[in-house]
Amino acid sequence: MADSKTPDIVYTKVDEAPELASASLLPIIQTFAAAAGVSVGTKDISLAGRIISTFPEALTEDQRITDDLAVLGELVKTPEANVIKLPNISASVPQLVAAVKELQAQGYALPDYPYEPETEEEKAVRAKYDTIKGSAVNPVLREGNSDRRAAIAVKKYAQSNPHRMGEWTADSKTRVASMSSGDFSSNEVSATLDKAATAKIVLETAGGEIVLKEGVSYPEGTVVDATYMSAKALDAFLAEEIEKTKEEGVLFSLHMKATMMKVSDPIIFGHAVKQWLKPVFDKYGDKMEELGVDPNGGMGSLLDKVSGEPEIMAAIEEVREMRPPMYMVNSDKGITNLHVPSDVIIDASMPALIRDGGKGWGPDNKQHDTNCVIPDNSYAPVYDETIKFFKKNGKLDPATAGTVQNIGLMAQKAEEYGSHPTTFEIPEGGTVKMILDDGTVLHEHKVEKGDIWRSASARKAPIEDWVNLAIERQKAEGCEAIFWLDEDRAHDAELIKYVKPILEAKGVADKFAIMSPAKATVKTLETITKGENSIAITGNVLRDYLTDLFPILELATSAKMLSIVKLMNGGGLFETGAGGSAPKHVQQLQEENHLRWDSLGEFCALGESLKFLADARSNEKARVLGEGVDVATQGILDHNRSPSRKVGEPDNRDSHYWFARYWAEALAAQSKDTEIAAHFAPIAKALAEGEAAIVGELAAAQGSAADLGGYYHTDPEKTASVMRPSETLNKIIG
Ligand SMILES: NC(=O)C1=CN([C@@H]2O[C@H](COP(=O)(O)OP(=O)(O)OC[C@H]3O[C@@H](n4cnc5c(N)ncnc54)[C@H](OP(=O)(O)O)[C@@H]3O)[C@@H](O)[C@H]2O)C=CC1
Ligand SMILES: O=C(O)CCC(=O)C(=O)O
Ligand SMILES: [Mg+2]
Repeated sequence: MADSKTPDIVYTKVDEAPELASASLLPIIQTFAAAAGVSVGTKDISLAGRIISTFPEALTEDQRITDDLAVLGELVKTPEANVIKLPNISASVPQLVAAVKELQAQGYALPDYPYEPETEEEKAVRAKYDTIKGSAVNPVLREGNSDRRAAIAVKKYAQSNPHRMGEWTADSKTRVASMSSGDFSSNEVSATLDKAATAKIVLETAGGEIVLKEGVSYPEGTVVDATYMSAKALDAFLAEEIEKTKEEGVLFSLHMKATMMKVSDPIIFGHAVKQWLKPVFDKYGDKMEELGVDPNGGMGSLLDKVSGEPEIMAAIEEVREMRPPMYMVNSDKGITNLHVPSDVIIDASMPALIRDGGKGWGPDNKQHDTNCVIPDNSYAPVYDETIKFFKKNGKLDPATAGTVQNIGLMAQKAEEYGSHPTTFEIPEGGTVKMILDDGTVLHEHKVEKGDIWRSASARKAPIEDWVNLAIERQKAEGCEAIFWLDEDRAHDAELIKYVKPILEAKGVADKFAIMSPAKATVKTLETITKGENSIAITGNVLRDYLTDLFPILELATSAKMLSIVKLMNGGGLFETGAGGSAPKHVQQLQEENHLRWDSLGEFCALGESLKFLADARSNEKARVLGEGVDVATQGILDHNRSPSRKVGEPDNRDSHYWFARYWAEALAAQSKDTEIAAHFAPIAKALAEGEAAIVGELAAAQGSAADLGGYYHTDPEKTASVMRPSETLNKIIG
């Protein structure tokens, strides 16, 4: 049971742009929901909140806060759960360290992040910080599988207002490079457990056995994989691609998911930093280690650490001159792809590059063809095929393209995204064995020092739930539906053993195809090019990748997606959009007080959450409110009330005014509930009469720098005054 203090709807407190948007939108939601007796409260899952709640012993009584993530982690396992989840930061080490510094400066006596913990105390601090790092929130809350799609109104809007797409030409030199051997894809083995088991993972070396992990327990029917990436193969591949990029005269770029793959991918990123600066590491490696350089943290912190060493700085400059130009995150500020591991995140970065006709930004602040290096070949073929498709057929036309929905296997830390506790950088050569409690050696690999070994798993109940969710969705849509599974891949072959019998038992096998990700990509692109729709039924990683890729091509952004997590124990988790927390938007707000964040994802999630509440609690007033949200969202689209990108034009705050107004008007106009209609009629009237004043007050706020009192831990009052600058609107909302 949820505790008695849990509000009817939990709206998460997060970071960056969506949190700023909440400062304006949440008061509107709370006021409106109260009219249906629905309470909307917050739980703090922000990076700063997570840090503060993890170190109570270091803080004063009034600085301490509860561990809301733990509370939510329990709530999502109950049928009462109704959570609106906004995107939060999945912190890389540089982001975590920056957040700790900011909090320390605000008077929080937090321990420094120990880069190389030595004492027991430092190790304990580091272990605590490690729980906050990377994608530490989503896997806890996602106790269900994923259903992401564009609402019909949103798709129709995109078709009648198509966004600009970059041109694709047959002679584009943009391509995807990925490893042909020695990677996770080539080394994967997989097995389904016929009984519950507990495993230990050991490394047998010449000097004896090293226990990497013990007591990993799996229920019966779990699909357990193991694989590794060879460090030598990775280095050879990176060195070769750096050279090839130079010969081809394109930009070098590296795309990975250091946030969700928080153990493996920062290490791979570190290999890229070391290969890029190889001559420098060869000559000054020991000195740099003494200076505390951590290549996995990126070039930004590396440069900071060596800035007082003119010889090393000169060597770095020399290497830069012989390297190809690099793909830039911000060419004005000299921030490259290798600056921090969290700037270029594959799910968003690859689609944006593809939308722009295969062009990335170079150091000269111009767009160029790009070599997109994606070391592991498991999912790289999706981008490779997409790029080849557009080179051959030209860009997609958003005015006529059909849509791709996604049903993603996600629950209970499914697959690679749940693998960080069982991922290891191998300390010395030997054999890794995964041994079950009955003595069975489930998997084994010969490995060398530095290889990255990992085991991922997917449980039976979530797999079955996922297949059933796919069947329901296909029935509702009646369109093409493809399981993106490769019968020649070890893990996928095990999943197919679950999928086929369920489809057959339900008599729907003829409605579904099963295709490798490469083939499914081509088929799906052909389908949407014809204006037809497709459902991509995928594992967890492709859930993430495809729910940015197709929305970014079809709608320009994944922020407008409907993103529902049907919790396996009956509750509802409504994610807002399919994208992230848009750091660039915060920068713009701080510089010129314009927030271009689009809250359409929040609007879509709110409508679903209220209707879910109506069903779960038989609250018909909540249904009326939810239906009103749908009308308001339609109004935002019909009247082009979404935020503009440029200062001086309507922004996020204006869109919230219009949302409130359309919502109030819809509630006043409906006849299902006369009490609600009577309550909202004067509010609708006041909002309409106040239009000129409100729009004027919002416009007047823009143009100069805005002070939020922090970045990771903003000052609530300062934020409210920035985000709610219209006195007229504030009076009406109360
Ligand atoms: N569910 C979650 O909790 C997720 C969290 N993240 C986290 O978010 C952070 C940033 O990730 P990143 O990969 O850069 O992806 P983002 O989705 O935050 O940003 C990519 C770009 O997408 C556009 N965009 C995204 N959301 C909106 C919106 N609501 N309105 C308008 N435009 C939008 C912006 O483009 P433009 O700049 O052109 O306006 C933005 O710069 C990271 O810390 C990451 O870990 C990422 C994905 C999901
Ligand atoms: O949890 C994260 O770090 C990112 C999640 C994400 O990108 C997604 O779910 O689409
Ligand atoms: Mg994503």
